[in-house]
Amino acid sequence: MKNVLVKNLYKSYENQNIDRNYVLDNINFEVGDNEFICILGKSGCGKSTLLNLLAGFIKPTKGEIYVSGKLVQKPSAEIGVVFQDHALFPWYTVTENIAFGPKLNKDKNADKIAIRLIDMVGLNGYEDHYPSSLSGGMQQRVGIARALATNPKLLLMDEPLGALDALTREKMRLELLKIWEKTKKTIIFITHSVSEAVYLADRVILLEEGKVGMDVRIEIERPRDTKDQRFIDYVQMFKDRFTEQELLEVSK
Ligand SMILES: Nc1ncnc2c1ncn2[C@@H]1O[C@H](COP(=O)(O)OP(=O)(O)OP(=O)(O)O)[C@@H](O)[C@H]1O
Repeated sequence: MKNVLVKNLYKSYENQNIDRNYVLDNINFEVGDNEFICILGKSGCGKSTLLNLLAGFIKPTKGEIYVSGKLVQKPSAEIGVVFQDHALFPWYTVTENIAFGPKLNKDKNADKIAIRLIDMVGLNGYEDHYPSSLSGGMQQRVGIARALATNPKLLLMDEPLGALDALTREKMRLELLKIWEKTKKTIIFITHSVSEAVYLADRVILLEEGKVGMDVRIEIERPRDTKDQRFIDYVQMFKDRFTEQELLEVSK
């Protein structure tokens, strides 16, 4: 089943300072139910713009986005978003942060949902902690649990692991795959790391100067071994699309 449809999508900003007409220039792709998609690209190629459009935070210049058959026109509880900087409420505990969305929806089971998600993301024992007393990795788990709490059909993630140290980042990749397998959500995950994209995704969509440069299915079973020759070949195939200077950014 198709979950996301992006059709003839264009975006330009009033004060954009780039030498192309559109920040996003005729983007087309579909995402199936339960698919894990990584959007890969160098800085400035339009990744965050695409995510903001998918989330309904901004409007396209031309074209349409459908999620579960519905035209995206504004943010909705059906689309969960996880940001790099967590955007947690500092004055709320872990439980209160996660229960916030369901409570807003007047869901009587809000606390039960929070307890179940705390268990799923492995934060048992931290229910009453405030975000400031948690590590970056733990805060990101809260961010993921909070985005899942309203049971969205689509989970959007904007460089969610970008602010973590290398070791925590690797651990969180594994955790994220486990959460995805348990919840069977459709995920669109933005990254500028080639190896992260090849490690996580069913399909990698490479954005180049506001266009879809490549749309490639990663045919390696999980868990993936970064030393597997097939893994190395996929990584090389994407890296070949970047200049020496750009490689410094996408190799992280
Ligand atoms: N609100 C805005 N007004 C004007 N120009 C913008 C605005 N938002 C983004 N842009 C421009 O659009 C282009 C794409 O930006 P975007 O943030 O989508 O790229 P990105 O691939 O996410 O980059 P990064 O990885 O650095 O975050 C950039 O040239 C940026 O300067």
